[in-house]
Amino acid sequence: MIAIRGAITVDANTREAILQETEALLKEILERNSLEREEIVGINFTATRDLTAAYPAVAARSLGLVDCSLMCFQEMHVENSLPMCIRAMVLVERQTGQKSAAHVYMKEARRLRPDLASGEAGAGRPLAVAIDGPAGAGKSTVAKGVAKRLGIIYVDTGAMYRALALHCMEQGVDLEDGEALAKALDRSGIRLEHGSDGQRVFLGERDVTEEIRREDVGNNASRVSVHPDVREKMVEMQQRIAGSQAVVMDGRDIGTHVLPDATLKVYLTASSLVRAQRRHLELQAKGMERRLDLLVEEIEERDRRDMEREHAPLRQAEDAVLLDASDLDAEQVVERVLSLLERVEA
Ligand SMILES: Nc1ncnc2c1ncn2[C@@H]1O[C@H](COP(=O)(O)OP(=O)(O)O)[C@@H](O)[C@H]1O
Ligand SMILES: Nc1ccn([C@H]2C[C@H](O)[C@@H](COP(=O)(O)OP(=O)(O)O)O2)c(=O)n1
Repeated sequence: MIAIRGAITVDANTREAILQETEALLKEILERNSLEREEIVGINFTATRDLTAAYPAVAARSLGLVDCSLMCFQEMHVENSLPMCIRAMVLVERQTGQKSAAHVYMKEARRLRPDLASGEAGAGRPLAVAIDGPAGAGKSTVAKGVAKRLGIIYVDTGAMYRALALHCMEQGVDLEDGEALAKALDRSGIRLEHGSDGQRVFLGERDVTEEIRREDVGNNASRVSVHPDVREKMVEMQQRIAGSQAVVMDGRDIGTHVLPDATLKVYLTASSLVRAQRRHLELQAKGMERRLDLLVEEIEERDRRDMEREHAPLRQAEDAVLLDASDLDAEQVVERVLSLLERVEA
């Protein structure tokens, strides 16, 4: 069982305002924690004594939360405390541990927990830059550049899914069987090492940093990454890495799931043609010719799979900055990210 906290303020003591803001708060809690409605056991709401026009629980029922138990209380009144505030504690049947809970504080209630409110550089929390986006947008190039300029480590989460794909391909594990893949992940010994030459990826004692870059491994990484059991374990490993040190992390779900409280979130994209052209050049440099139109098709197929999967699909986090790099070179994108970071840290 985990308990997820949230709070939001209301502009007026009216039924409409209370229900509207409660609904916004609950939607954000559901979204940020990827909650299925059936997982919720109960929700306790409190409202400050100045809110009397409606029960917040009504908003939960209208969101389809019909099976869980709901209670509304009046918040204990403390002198000079935040007025017009609705608080919620959502009890969830999950074995993922309390640390996996993403608490949500919105509007004026962000002041209650500046260490948790998304978008604010968390007090005492290591710096975290999250870069998400589709294949070939330039995430790893830019993340590496930013990490180098900041003197912190770069964590390529795609490499972890690639390493799992390689391990399973070699061990003959069925790539459609989520349970078998999760077991294989436990046995795989996937490990990241961060040295002066960047990230190196290991399966046990074997360094697979170069091998996982193969095209077939990349496509199979996209296939293994659709399974929730696999993602849950990967996210835990990634959160552990970012919990103790400053990171630039790139992937598909960093801003939305892995680091919901990242200091800065960037959603980096470029048109599928530009991304295919980059891939074309990359392959040419390795002496391999591929038809551009086929590369466009492959990239669009991968986008579809990453964006349409049920669990933690690729999408822009609400508080992420959209950066379209179609007409920017890599150095320009690094500069943009650094200046965005300066702004959020100011
Ligand atoms: N802004 C950019 N302009 C031109 N080429 C870029 C840019 N960013 C990355 N590249 C090149 O595009 C290719 C794919 O970039 P990469 O960082 O591997 O993308 P991703 O990690 O998003 O899949 C690489 O060959 C890289 O050198
Ligand atoms: N955080 C992540 C990182 C990668 N994945 C999946 C989706 C991608 O298709 C594969 C491979 O990721 P990777 O970033 O190495 O792929 P590209 O370099 O962008 O081609 O893994 C993911 O689901 N979540």
